Amino acid sequence: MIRAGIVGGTGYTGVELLRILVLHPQVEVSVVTSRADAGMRVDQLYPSLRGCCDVTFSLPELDNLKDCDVVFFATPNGTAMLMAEALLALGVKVIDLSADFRIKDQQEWEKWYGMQHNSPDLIAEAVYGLPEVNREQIKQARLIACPGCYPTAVQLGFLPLLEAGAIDEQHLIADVKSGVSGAGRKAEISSLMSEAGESFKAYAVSGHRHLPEIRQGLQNVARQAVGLTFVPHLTPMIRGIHATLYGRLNRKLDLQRVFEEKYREERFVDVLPSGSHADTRNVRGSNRCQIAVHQPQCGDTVVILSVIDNLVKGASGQAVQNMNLMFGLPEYLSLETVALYP
Ligand SMILES: NC(=O)C1=CN([C@@H]2O[C@H](COP(=O)(O)OP(=O)(O)OC[C@H]3O[C@@H](n4cnc5c(N)ncnc54)[C@H](OP(=O)(O)O)[C@@H]3O)[C@@H](O)[C@H]2O)C=CC1
Ligand SMILES: CC(=O)N[C@@H](CCC(=O)OP(=O)(O)O)C(=O)O
Repeated sequence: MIRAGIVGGTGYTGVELLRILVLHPQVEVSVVTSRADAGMRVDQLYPSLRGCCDVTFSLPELDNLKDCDVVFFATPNGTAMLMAEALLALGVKVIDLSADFRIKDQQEWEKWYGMQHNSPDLIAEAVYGLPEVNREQIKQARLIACPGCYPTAVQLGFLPLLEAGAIDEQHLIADVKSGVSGAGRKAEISSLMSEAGESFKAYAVSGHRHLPEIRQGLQNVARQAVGLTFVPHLTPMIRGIHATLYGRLNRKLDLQRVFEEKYREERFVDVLPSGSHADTRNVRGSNRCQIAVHQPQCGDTVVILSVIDNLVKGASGQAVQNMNLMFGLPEYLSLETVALYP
């Protein structure tokens, strides 16, 4: 059995990791940390886990984590980079759900995240954990930087067309909506029902920290600089990301076929039939990304609709997908859940 530790087990991605890992046939969740709730049983805070998680929250200290085979960091940015090196030195694999190791350019990371990087030597080693792009490197990795939720939905939507060289890579537009769980479980006025409910707004139009991450991923595939306008929005739903992506086609091609061929072998990317409209509720609770491709009025603009559950394919499900690959297990173990409906 793989002994797994979760640092930050009380947050939304932490409890989502628990939901997936307690049913994983090859994993024993041995350590779950919380500073605020250390000493409390996990199933006391989350009664949904009664009968399947006999663990008490402990403090996020090296001594508590050193016997794990893998440690997931479901913590705010700037936390994993403080402990990753010591864990790796002990032979513990690290899967970081935060942004600490996602961006290869250290200065760019420091600019967007507003802090100094504490572990710059590990940035180059970290493998960006988008299995549909980096599967082979993930299998060999000790340290995984899981993609952000917005970046997962946007990259999976644009990749087939960039790979095919079929769109003007200088003028990509990503108009993306997120549910409020994307902001985490911590108390914040903007996440209150009376603030976020019955309302809909864009934010960070002048620049969101996922912009450099998405650009880096798209550039790696396009093999040249890309121009991207990314506008995130907050919608009054709990889970879900809906990305509406726009690009200018540079030639005629069978779009549906390009997407179907690209993702034919991918268990967690589902290209919907031509003419479909992707809907976040059809991926809620599942590790799937569903994609629909449109070419309105047969013009030269392609519109791609890409939906995920931000807490599953956008975070914890993708993290477990990475773990399965790192440990040589079938990629889909414990991830074959069908979406909750309605
Ligand atoms: N929510 C989402 O949809 C997504 C989130 N992510 C990323 O995943 C990470 C976790 O997000 P989320 O679950 O939403 O966050 P939450 O705010 O819901 O939870 C954060 C968790 O981290 C713990 N924590 C906070 N500070 C520290 C610290 N300094 N050291 C150790 N533990 C700490 C908290 O517990 P305690 O304070 O008790 O220790 C808590 O358990 C973030 O980096 C986020 O950006 C990525 C993709 C999607
Ligand atoms: C709705 C909402 O607030 N979403 C978050 C992003 C989600 C996320 O977790 O981003 P990282 O993993 O990169 O930190 C935000 O815009 O800050």
